Amino acid sequence: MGTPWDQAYVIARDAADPLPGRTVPVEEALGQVLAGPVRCVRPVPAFDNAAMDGYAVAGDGPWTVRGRVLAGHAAGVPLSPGDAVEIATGAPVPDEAEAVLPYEECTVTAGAVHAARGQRAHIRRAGDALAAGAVVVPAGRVVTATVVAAAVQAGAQTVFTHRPPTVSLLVTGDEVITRGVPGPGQVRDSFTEPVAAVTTRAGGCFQDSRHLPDDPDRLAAALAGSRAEVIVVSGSSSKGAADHLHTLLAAEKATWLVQGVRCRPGHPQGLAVLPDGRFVVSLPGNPYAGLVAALTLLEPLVATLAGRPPGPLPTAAVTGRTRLMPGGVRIVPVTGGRIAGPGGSAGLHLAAIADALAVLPDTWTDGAAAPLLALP
Ligand SMILES: Nc1nc2c(c(=O)[nH]1)N[C@H]1C(S)=C(S)[C@@H](COP(=O)(O)OP(=O)(O)OC[C@H]3O[C@@H](n4cnc5c(N)ncnc54)[C@H](O)[C@@H]3O)O[C@H]1N2
Ligand code: MOO
Repeated sequence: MGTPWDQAYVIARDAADPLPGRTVPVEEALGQVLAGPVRCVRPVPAFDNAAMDGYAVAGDGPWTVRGRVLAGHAAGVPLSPGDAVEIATGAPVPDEAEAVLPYEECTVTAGAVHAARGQRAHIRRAGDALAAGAVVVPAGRVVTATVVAAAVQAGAQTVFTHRPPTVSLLVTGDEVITRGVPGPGQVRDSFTEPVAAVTTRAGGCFQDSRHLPDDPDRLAAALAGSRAEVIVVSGSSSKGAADHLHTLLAAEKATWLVQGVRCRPGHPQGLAVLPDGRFVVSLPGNPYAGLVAALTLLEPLVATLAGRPPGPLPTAAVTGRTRLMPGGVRIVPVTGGRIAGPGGSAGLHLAAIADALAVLPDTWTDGAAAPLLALP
């Protein structure tokens, strides 16, 4: 029963278009995806400058030293043939200078520089690295710290990025507490941190985590009131007397894109879209199963909305033994390519020390390659 795991992943990835682009200050764009290229506003470098500390010279030597130019200061006196200025790396070279002679190649006696001119001029000309108008970083790239640095170097104050999708988590369960040590029959919420981390990693904006009792009216009000583009609901995914999500989504005329996935654990997970376009990702309450579901449905959905649909998953050889799921996949924590243990659907301890989760089809044999999901 349910959608094959690899299809479910692709359905979530293809469920939406990236959110529209808008212009934001470059410093605020970290982690967002470029919806248009960053263009060079100001050539790089912006002015002719010295590539070495030494003397900028005009004509043939020996050269008479006429002054000194430091970085951040004007180029100073015009040079005639036979003139030099002492110059610092990054300082603007006088227009007439033909070369910068590094200190190491010069001897200075009585205010005159003596050196043999080498092949290299040691002058970085304006636009040598990048001309004004050139593409600094193409559309589709994630704005990393290096992208920010390259953009500001090229004079860009703003960038055009996809708006990051907003994600809100509704943690359901009378037995769930969000702080402190659980009392009898209680469990401590294990969803907020992984869901927030998966959202951020995929390029989304995690807004909040709200705890709700197993009350259909409270869940209905929270679903109706949420303005997030993606609402994640933990628990309430199954068929128990306190599991209200499916009934509520039917009443709201939501459309299921994925309703159950052929995997263990995590089979009761789902992805639905409300008539107004908001997505609902349903995570099974068992914490390891919920983590599997967050990586199966939430991450590809958020990544696509953010403008960075995931490519094929990496694969690696997986060794060890486990019980496979006939007609579906078994998803197990692996450490150094080895299955970390028998696992289960609740405990997170093996995932906590694993490198990744491996997705094992029912045809998998010890040592065969399998797709890997990165852990948050
Ligand atoms: N008749 C059936 N019963 C169940 C089925 C089924 O197919 N038929 N599937 C089982 C599987 S598999 C799973 S997984 C769970 C999913 O149940 P729910 O999503 O409705 O979740 P709950 O029943 O509320 O809780 C299950 C389990 O997880 C604990 N939990 C819940 N939320 C949290 C949280 N935020 N942090 C930590 N732990 C949490 C909860 O206390 C329960 O122990 O259904 C099976 N049943
Ligand atoms: O899908 Mo359940 O997730 O096996 O505990």
